[in-house]
Order: sequence, then structure tokens, then C-alpha cells
Amino acid sequence: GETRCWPSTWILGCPKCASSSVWDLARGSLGFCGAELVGLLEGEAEWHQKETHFWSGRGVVNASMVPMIGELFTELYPVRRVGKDCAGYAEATPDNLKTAEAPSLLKKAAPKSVSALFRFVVVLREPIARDLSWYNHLRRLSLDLRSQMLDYCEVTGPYEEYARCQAERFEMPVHRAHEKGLWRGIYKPQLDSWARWFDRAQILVLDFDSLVFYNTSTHIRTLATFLGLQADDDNLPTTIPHTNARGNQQTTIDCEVRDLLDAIYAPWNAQLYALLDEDHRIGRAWDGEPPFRPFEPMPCTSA
Ligand SMILES: Nc1ncnc2c1ncn2[C@@H]1O[C@H](COP(=O)(O)OS(=O)(=O)O)[C@@H](OP(=O)(O)O)[C@H]1O
Repeated sequence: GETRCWPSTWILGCPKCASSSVWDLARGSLGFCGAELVGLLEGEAEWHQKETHFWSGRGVVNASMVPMIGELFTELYPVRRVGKDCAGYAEATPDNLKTAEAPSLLKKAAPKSVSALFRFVVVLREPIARDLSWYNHLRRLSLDLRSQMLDYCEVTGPYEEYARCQAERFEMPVHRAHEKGLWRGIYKPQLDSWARWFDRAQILVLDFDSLVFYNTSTHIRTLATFLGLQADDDNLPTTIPHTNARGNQQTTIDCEVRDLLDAIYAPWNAQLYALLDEDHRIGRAWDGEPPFRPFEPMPCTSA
């Protein structure tokens, strides 16, 4: 019989939207496993069990590789562990959400009967808070890693400098095309590209604040149900781990810069809310998906 399989659960992102916390929850309390570090991931660091980066650049670079990529990818997920030490497999590369080609490549690579059972989890965070977290993340990286990842704006100065640089480059086609910089926080087109290739009811969209602050225990139950787990409510945790909360350099931002970024994000946020409303109104979303709480304005301080 088959010796390898596909992960059933995909935590798509976004980056700095508690994807590691959801991952820890999935792996700890919900019983999922991550990729084995074999094949293309042989010798890689442990965090690749969570993030294979297969669909956002590592394995698949273009559509002509699709037939072979299924083979390379499923090698990471041996059948023998399922039902033994794993309830199933989960993949959580947070760049997947913003990678426009990822859903079509994944859809073409996986057998239909398998991809129809995929469950995608999307957590969205107020985009300025997300960007500040990303800036702090970049500052913690080694210079070497940083130079591979930088979105053309330096993080050597305060966040405000980085943000102004990003705002200036916002209209540059290269930023848009490569989902760089501020585009990472523009969620509406990102959701569109996933919902074009997969049934919207396979995608659970949650807002970060409800998940981590306001409705944690109900959201964990919702998540478990969505993922098809026969979890007994009494055995589910009521709090979510707080992963990736390492000493942030900067935690407050200047109001002028907040307003500058908000002017860019506000119309896109409005489009996101309208899309989610429509998804619920016409019954395109999974019927257990909770209402999306509009983002609270990013707090700021006036100089
Ligand atoms: N439980 C809980 N409560 C409050 N805040 C939380 C929680 N879990 C994750 N976080 C915050 O999410 C940010 C990390 O996101 P990610 O884990 O997705 O980062 S990564 O993309 O995997 O690097 C990071 O945000 P910042 O602290 O603003 O940088 C975490 O603090």
C-alpha cells in the first residue's frame, strides 16, 4: 500500500500572526506531527518540521515541476506514523498565504480525493501590528539571514524609518509582484487566490485578537471541530501557547507613521471585511466559522 501521505492540516499564515502558537497547539494538544527531515529537508534545522517552504519557493519553483513535487513532498510524511504517534500531519509555512502561486501548484500536485480533504487555517492580524512584529523579527535575525529576507528596506534604524521606506516603495511593481513589504499585510487578494483553487469552506479564517485574547477557548474548540478531531471538550486546552514572544526591540510607534500606514491599509481592510461578510452571507464559508472581528486600530504615541 501507500507508504507516504499528504498533510491534512495547513496553517497558511500570516507571518507574525501567531502561526507558531497555533502550530504548538496543533502538535501538542491536537496530536499533529510535522515533516520528517528527510529528502529535500535532510539535515535542515528542526523548525522545518513546521515550515517546509516547499510551496513558497524551496521545492516548487514552477508549474513544470508539479508532477515530481508531489513525490518529493510526500516523502516527508510517512504513513507509518499516522494513528501511532500522530493523529495526522500539519504543515505551517506562514509564507504560504501570500504566495500567489502556492494554491494552484498544490491543487495540481495533490490527488483530487486528497486535496478535497485539506483543511486550511488562516489567522489575520491588524496589518500594522503585524508589520511591527515583522520588523522586530528581522532585527533579531543574523545579518546573513537578514540580507536574504529584507524587503529592500533597512531595519538598522527605528521602526518609523523602516515603515516610511516601505510606504515609499509600496507602489513599486516589484513589491507587489513579490508580495513584499506592506503587501504582506494586504490580505484580501491573498485569500482570493486560495479560495480560487480550494473550496472556501476548506479555509477557516480567524482574527488574531479573538484567537489569542478574547475568545481563545471557543476558538480552540472551533479549530478542533474544523480539523475533524473528535476532541472531547474537556480535554482541549483553554489557552493558546505564546510562542515567538522574544524580546521585541520596539513596541510602540509614532502616530504620524501609524496614520501613514493606516491610509494605505484602510481600504484593503474594508475589502477584506466585505469579502468575509459575503462569504458568510451566501454560505460559502464553513458554517462554524466565527464572525471576523474588525481590526482594532494600532495604538500609537505622539511625539
Ligand atoms: N498567545 C499569544 N498571545 C499574544 N500574542 C501572541 C500569542 N501567540 C503569539 N503571539 C504573537 O504572535 C507573534 C508571533 O507570530 P508567529 O509565531 O506567527 O511568528 S512567525 O511568523 O512564526 O515567525 C508575536 O508577536 P509580537 O510579540 O508582536 O512580535 C507573538 O507575541
